[in-house]
Amino acid sequence: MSLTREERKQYDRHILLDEIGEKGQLKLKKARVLVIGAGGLGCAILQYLTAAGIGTIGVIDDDVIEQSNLQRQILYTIDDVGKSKAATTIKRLSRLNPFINFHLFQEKLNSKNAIELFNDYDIIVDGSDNFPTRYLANDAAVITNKPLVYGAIFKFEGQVSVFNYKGSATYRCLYPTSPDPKDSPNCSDIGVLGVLPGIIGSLQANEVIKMVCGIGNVLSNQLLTYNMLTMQQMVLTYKKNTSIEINELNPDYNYACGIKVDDYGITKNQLKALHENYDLLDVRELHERELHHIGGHHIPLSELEKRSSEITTDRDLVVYCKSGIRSKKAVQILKQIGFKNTLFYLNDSIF
Ligand SMILES: Nc1ncnc2c1ncn2[C@@H]1O[C@H](COP(=O)(O)OP(=O)(O)OP(=O)(O)O)[C@@H](O)[C@H]1O
Repeated sequence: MSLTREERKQYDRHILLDEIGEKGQLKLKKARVLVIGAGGLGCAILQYLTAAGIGTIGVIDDDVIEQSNLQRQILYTIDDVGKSKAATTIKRLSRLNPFINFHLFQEKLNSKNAIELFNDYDIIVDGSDNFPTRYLANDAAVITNKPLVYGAIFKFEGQVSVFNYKGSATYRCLYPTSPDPKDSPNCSDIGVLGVLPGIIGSLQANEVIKMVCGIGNVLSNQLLTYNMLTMQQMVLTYKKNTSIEINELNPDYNYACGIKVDDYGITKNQLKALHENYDLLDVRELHERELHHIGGHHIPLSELEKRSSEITTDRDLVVYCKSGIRSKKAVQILKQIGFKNTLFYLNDSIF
């Protein structure tokens, strides 16, 4: 394998670097990298890996673009709302760099597909936003013996690390158990500074480039934390826990992380199956409802207890919010108050 004339032109500023040169650029061309998630982190990771000339890039994400993603998911435009993230990413990035071979996976990474997928790549990069996927990616990376580049963001703070690099510590060494789901809200419930995933995702791409070219120090056994408000960075060291053994995947990472999909959580599709034989309750804030709603009565979660008498239904009640967290809480509150009708909450996005 060699670089074509056009590729040499495209990557000239890399080739000029003694640390990369034509040899390093060829390594980048030969590299195969899988990116989980094409959201906030994924957009930055994918943009820089594509620009850097990673020869084969897999993108796995089953989600569609929402207008509220545009504040940070910079590969997308307003015309893309409703379209597949993974497919749109690849379409856009093929224009940035026509020399890349993209693999499209419009599905969720899960216990059934992870091992086969990971086997086909050299490095895995996690741009997902949830604990079940992080533990799944970690375990699959250990089983398939691939380095995993981790990134996570929360409001104004981010973290980066590289797991399982030449036998280094893994996510389970750093975080042996997942937090209680009620203590780990996501961006759609608490917000996130738009620039943050751009920075953390770029740092993740940087780790990939270093590993492929064999330059610099890889962030293995180290966790970099970044605070956007104070601009303080720290690099914390952690050790491999040799007592942790990972030999097979857990069949249900949601359950393992305490996310119990009980009878009362339903999806948008299951809602359709109720054939409108229910009343709806929206527990989001007024400004969210004004932007978009799917009907029903409106009581923000914070006012639910004192205004519960407004809910006079004796039909089934389906409660909804943005992502299922507030509506789940609302169902618990209504049960405690003594509501006897069947209560459901919508556990996926209403958009
Ligand atoms: N198991 C998984 N397999 C594939 N993609 C995943 C998986 N888990 C999460 N993702 C994807 O990772 C991305 C994370 O993006 P981000 O953190 O910006 O959140 P979002 O879901 O796009 O936005 P918001 O939380 O504001 O609605 C999403 O596109 C999501 O679909």
